[in-house]
Amino acid sequence: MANSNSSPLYERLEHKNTMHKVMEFIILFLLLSLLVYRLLSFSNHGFAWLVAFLCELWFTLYWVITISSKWSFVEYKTYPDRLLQRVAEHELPPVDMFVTTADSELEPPIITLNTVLSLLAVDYPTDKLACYVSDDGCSPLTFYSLVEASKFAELWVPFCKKYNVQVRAPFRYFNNDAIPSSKNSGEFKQEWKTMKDEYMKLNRKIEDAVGKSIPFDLSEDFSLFSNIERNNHPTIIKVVLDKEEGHSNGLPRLVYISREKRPKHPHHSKAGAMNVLTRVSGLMTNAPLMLNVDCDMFANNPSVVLHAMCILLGSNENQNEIAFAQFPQIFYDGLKDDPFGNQMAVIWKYLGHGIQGIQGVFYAGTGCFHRRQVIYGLSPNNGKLGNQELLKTFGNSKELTNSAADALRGETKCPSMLLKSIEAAAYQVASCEYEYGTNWGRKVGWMYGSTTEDILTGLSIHNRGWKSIICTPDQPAFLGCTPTGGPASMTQQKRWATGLLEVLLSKNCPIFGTVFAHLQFRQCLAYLWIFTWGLRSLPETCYAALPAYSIITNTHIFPKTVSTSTFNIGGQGRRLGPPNRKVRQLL
Ligand SMILES: O=c1ccn([C@@H]2O[C@H](COP(=O)(O)OP(=O)(O)O[C@H]3O[C@H](CO)[C@@H](O)[C@H](O)[C@H]3O)[C@@H](O)[C@H]2O)c(=O)[nH]1
Ligand SMILES: [Mn+2]
Repeated sequence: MANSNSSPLYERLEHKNTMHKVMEFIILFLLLSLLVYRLLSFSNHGFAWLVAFLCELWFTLYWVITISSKWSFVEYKTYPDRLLQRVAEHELPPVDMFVTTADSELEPPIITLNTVLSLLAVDYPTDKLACYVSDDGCSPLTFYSLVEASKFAELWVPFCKKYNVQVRAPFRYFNNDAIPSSKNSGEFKQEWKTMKDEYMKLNRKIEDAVGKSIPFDLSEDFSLFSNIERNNHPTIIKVVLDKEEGHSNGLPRLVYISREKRPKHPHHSKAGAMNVLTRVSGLMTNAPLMLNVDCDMFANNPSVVLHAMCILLGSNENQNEIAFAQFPQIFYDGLKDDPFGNQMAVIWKYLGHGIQGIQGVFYAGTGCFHRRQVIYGLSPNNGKLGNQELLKTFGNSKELTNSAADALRGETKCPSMLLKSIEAAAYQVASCEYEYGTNWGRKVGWMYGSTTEDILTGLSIHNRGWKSIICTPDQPAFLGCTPTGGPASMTQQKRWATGLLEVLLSKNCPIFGTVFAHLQFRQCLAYLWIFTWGLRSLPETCYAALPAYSIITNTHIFPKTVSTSTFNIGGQGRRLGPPNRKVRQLL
């Protein structure tokens, strides 16, 4: 048996997919033949023929980019057991976990708190974990839910660990009324029932609080939320669970942050929130690794951090080139056969693993572990920043520049959260004026300039020459919700399409990344594939409209042979146009 100390923490499996490739080339050949045929018979046809040619030219180019992006299919298999045998618990690196929420009506706090609970309960040393929740809605309800969740966590986390519960978001775990049959000891049954009752109580408390204007005692903490407007309020930072206070009972730290917002200052949506989380966590825990999830995406696999560590600690020579480990976005309760394509199965399964053989998967905004150094603008084999440069880059907080310098040097000093100076500095870096004159959103942190800040941030990382890895454990790492069709789906897709086009038509266009930076050519093609995703609708709509146009204008866009069999009724069998007089009589 192989010694697990020398066995790699992950394996890179290359798939040849020969049959797929043959099929893809046959399709390419057919597309090219069609283009040649169109060109050769151009002189005999008019406008419809030209439009058909242009659409097919686009489809062919798109197909070439698709083949290139899917070509080098690579899969990574991770071995958390080996990691635990090789690295002592106290040597594992700390991880800061970020959860973003923005609207307590659209994103119900019960969902957010389930995500937080699932993260607090992951299998990883709790003193190495800190969870930061950003609330862009500045909602007392969200804060209240977190406080209540932190009390429930004191029961829930030990229960999950004791019985090795696999799904640690209680709303999913208790989805089914039946007690899991595999563990039916009397003690387990008893504790399961207690836990379910406690969760139901928590649920009811949150439900009772929803819709009440002032649902809480105006105790000191909640009074901060009185008389504030969502888009016009000072920063609120509250440490909900902390080691030093002695009531955390072996739980990770938990911090609530609602950054300052003022109508005259741009807030940069999620990217702005992520940058505030990065800075505040930099002051409080400064973990070298950062996980971020949307509030509606819970950890579905308790070993998720260990899986990510296998990739990021790695054992291969090039592990230092890996900037982030991305887990696929998978959604629960989807429609059967996914008729609207919400699960994005093609993107994740084929494209995601395909570009893995180039520079690596795109950053998808959620379910991703980043190295703090990379987010701080480091390039592989980068030089060091001077003090002046640090100030210009990270802003005027001395505490933050010091902690950023530590992070860039690869040192992790974990300051105590309760220090008053740190609290003051945290308020400073969360203020809406802090970023002026700094590189936040331009060279460091989450990038500004697109509503799809995720893909833009990932691109800026790949531009610097970093690689990334898609990690797909058998039990999906994260599960989220997604609109299942209808207007909500369309609004979301319109936002994505707009955001992607914003990047394509800006100075961040990946073509510049290939010419002037370190983005590999085929990785650039893969980015073009995704950035032109919204544009695809134009040729597709035109092409779909062409048969109707041909019928109306009595032209045709397909070879004559098709019409012979279809329209022989009139005896002419010449073209695919409106039925002639004889046919009309017959009809
Ligand atoms: O001003 C804002 C707006 C949004 N969010 C949060 O950002 C996340 C994503 O926003 P959402 O409106 O849910 O967008 P989706 O289209 O569902 O999200 C996908 O697309 C986004 C943009 O590409 C990515 O950031 C997400 O990670 C990805 O899941 C959610 O947690 C929000 O709470 C904020 O924190 N502040
Ligand atoms: Mn969402």
